[in-house]
Amino acid sequence: MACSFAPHLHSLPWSSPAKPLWPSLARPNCTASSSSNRTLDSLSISASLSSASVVHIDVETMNDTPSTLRELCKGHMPTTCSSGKAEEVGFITPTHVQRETLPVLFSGRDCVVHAQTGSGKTLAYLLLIFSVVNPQNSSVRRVDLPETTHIYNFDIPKKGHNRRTCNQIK
Ligand SMILES: Nc1ncnc2c1ncn2[C@@H]1O[C@H](COP(=O)(O)OP(=O)(O)OP(=O)(O)O)[C@@H](O)[C@H]1O
Repeated sequence: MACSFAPHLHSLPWSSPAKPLWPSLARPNCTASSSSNRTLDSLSISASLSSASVVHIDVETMNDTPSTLRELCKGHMPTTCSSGKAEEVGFITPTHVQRETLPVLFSGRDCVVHAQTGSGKTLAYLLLIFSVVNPQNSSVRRVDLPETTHIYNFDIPKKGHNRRTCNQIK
């Protein structure tokens, strides 16, 4: 697949906000994009390491990308948020968008994904969120992932309550 950078997607203007809202996630930028008039399989990824330098990642060279979500997430998920939960609800094979973006996200780069509706962007960024939640310290008790909606329900209990994290994916 040829990798072509969407000309209208440039490096994010990191002048705003002045400080990252979530410092632990302050990372160089990455832009993944696909033209909306292409097919689901048509995705290009560009990562900009600073506002001045742009690195293009040719997805054709990513031949060793794991073929299952479980393999893709291996080593990145807390045990309480195992990819087995995702498999239980039928998320076994990653979509093309997930296959291309998750390695970039897990590598620590910010990522803007521009791809067709229904291509699996939401699960990609939710899996990244799950990967950075610390079940030992977090007060997040549960993250619900309704299968087809766009509602992400972070059920945050009062301090001292049950601290299990990401242990339910509905
Ligand atoms: N790996 C997967 N395997 C099976 N089904 C999946 C997978 N990833 C996502 N889905 C399902 O595909 C549908 C579309 O996914 P999702 O909502 O994540 O797409 P999206 O790109 O975020 O769409 P939109 O642009 O409309 O927000 C949902 O019903 C979701 O549950």
